[in-house]
Amino acid sequence: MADEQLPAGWEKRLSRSTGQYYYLNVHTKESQWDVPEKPAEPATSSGPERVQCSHLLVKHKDSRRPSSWREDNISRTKEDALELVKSYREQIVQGKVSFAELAQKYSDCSSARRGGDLGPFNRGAMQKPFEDCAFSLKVGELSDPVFTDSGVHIILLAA
Ligand SMILES: O=C(CCc1ccccc1)N[C@H](Cc1nc2ccccc2[nH]1)C(=O)O
Repeated sequence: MADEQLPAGWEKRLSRSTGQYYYLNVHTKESQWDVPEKPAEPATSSGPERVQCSHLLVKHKDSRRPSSWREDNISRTKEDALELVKSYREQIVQGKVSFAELAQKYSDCSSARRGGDLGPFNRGAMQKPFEDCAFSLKVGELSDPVFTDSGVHIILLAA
């Protein structure tokens, strides 16, 4: 669909992290990869229904499943996991490395193979602390460390 035919309320944007175009609802600031086929929904007070984000997870010995594609038996402490996540966050914020590159190398979640991308999800799909943070972020915003039963995460809301 050529740009000029976009339904009202949408803007076509280029994602820096993937080099792909996405579509931004100018009212709600929600973004989506699919070409919109109807006018953008106005902002509602309850916020977005669905978000798409990437995350980098560092597990620890008390994680729900202290094992991952990286390490069969994860024995680091929760404190050490937090220190690692903070150091990764700092490198990303300083622009030294991309989120996707660090997630691909260091995330203890199977989404690491996709640079941490979890795809779109609605409320109710993820552990509550993760969900609450993901639904509170602005497009392109990188969260502070988030603790779930899986371990310590940083979350990036998809641009
Ligand atoms: O649950 C999964 C798979 C998540 C996923 C969703 C959609 C696409 C790809 C992966 N992996 C867990 C680690 C984990 N725990 C999480 C908690 C919240 C969000 C993502 C998470 N990832 C694990 O491996 O123990």
